[in-house]
Amino acid sequence: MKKKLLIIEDDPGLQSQMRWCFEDTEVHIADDRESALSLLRRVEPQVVTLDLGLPPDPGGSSEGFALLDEILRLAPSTKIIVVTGREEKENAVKAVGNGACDFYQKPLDADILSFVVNRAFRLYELEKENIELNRSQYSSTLKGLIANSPQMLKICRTVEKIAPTDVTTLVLGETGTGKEVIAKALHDLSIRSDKAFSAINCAAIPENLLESELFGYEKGAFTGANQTKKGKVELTDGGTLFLDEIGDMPMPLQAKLLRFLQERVIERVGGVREIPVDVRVVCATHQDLQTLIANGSFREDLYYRVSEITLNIPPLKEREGDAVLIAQSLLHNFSNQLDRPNLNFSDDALAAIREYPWPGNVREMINKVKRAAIMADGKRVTAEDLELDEPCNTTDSVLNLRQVRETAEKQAIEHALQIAQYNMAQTARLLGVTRPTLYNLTDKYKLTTHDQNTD
Ligand SMILES: Nc1ncnc2c1ncn2[C@@H]1O[C@H](COP(=O)(O)OP(=O)(O)OP(=O)(O)O)[C@@H](O)[C@H]1O
Repeated sequence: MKKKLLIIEDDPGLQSQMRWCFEDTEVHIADDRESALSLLRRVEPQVVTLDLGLPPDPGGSSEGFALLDEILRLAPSTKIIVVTGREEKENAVKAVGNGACDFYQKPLDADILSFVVNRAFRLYELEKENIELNRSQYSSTLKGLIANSPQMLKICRTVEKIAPTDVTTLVLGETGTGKEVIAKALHDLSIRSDKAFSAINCAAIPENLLESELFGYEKGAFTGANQTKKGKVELTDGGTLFLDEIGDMPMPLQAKLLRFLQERVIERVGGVREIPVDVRVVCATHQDLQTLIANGSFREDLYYRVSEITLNIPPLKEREGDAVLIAQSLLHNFSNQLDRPNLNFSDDALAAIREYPWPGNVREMINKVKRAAIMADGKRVTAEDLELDEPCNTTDSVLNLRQVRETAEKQAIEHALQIAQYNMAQTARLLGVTRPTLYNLTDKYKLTTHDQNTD
C-alpha cells in the first residue's frame, strides 16, 4: 500500500516543517476546506492531519470541525489526526468524540508526529484487513453465492471441479435456493466465460412459442414469421444455456432437446438444414423428475442425458448458519443502496431468522430483508420489521371456522405468489388450482398480483 498523507494546515512555515517529517510517504498539502476536499477526492489519502484553526476562522475551530465532519462523511475510513494548540485540550477531546482517530498538540516535534501518523496508517491497514476478512467469511468462492454451511461449501467444491468440463448438469432444489446462481457459476468458471450465458424458463413461455424461442424459425414458417430468426440455442453458440424448470418442458419439445443433446445440431422451425451448435447445457427444476417420469410427463432418456452430474441444492432451512449469514449480507447491501448505513439486526430479529422455515428460500429472504431495511426505525432492524410470523393456530381470537379457512387460504396464496414471483401460471400450479380460480381468489381477498418491491 502506497502511504498517502494529506496535511491540512494554513501556516506555510508549519506546512514545510511537517512535509519533511514524512520522507517515505506521498504528502499532499491543503490550506483551506476547498483545496482539502478536492485533494481528498483526487488522492484518497489514508491519513489526514487537520489543523482545526482554518480560514475563515483561523483563531477558532468551527471550520476545522466542519471539515472533520465532511471528510468522515465522504471517506469514513480515512484516519484523521486533529492538530490543536497547547491550550485546546477540550477541542481535541471533542474532535476524537466526533470521529477523529487521534490528536496532536503543537508545537511540532518531528518524532512524535511521525509516530502518531504512522500509527494511524497501521490502524487504517488493520481495519482494511479486518473488513476483507469479514467479507471472505461471507463468501463461498462462487460469485453471487453467500455460504458457509458444510452442505453448500461441498456444492461449491463440486461446481469448481465440474465447471471446466462440458458435462451436462442438472441442478435440483426448491424455488429460490440459488439454482440459477449455480448455473451462472458453472459458466463463469469455465472456458466459455467470455461467451454468452442465456437462461430460459420453460414454465414461463407458452408451449407453442417455446420451440421457436429455443431453436428459432425460418421466414414463412408460420403466420407472422416475416423473417428468419435465430433461437436461444443458436445465439448461445460457444456459451452456456440454462434451461430452468425443465420439468415443465412439453413432451414434443423434450424429444427435440434430446436430439440436440445427442447430436449437437438444431433445426429451426420450418427449416430443413441442420445447424451445428456448441453449447453447454445446464438444466434445473424444483420438481421431482422421478415422479414426472413415473406419470409419463418426462422422458426417462432425456433425464439421463441432462443429469450427467446432478447437484442437489438444499433448502435454506437445512444449511447450518447460512440464513443469518445471507440475511446480514443482504442487509449490508440494502442499507448501502437505501443510503441508510450501519443498519443491524436486533437479537430478536436474528433469532427469528434462525427459526423461520424460509419456504421461499433466498428469494423470499431478499424480499423480507429489503422490506425490513425500509421499514426499520433507527439503526436496528427488529423481528417485527421482518414480518416472519408463522400463521397463528390458536382458536381463541377467531370468529368461526370460515374465518380460519379464509385466513389460511389468503396466507397460502400470498406465499405462493411470492415464491412464484407473481407469475400467475406458476402460482396456480403451486396451489393446485386453475388460473381462473386463482384470479377469483386474488379478487376475493384483494391481493396484489404484482411484486410491489419492483415498482
Ligand atoms: N447463497 C446465496 N447467496 C446470495 N444470494 C443468493 C444465494 N442463493 C440465491 N441467491 C439469490 O436469490 C435469488 C434467487 O436465486 P435463483 O434465481 O438462483 O434461485 P432458483 O433456485 O433458480 O429459483 P427458481 O427455482 O424460482 O428459478 C437471486 O436473486 C439470487 O441472486
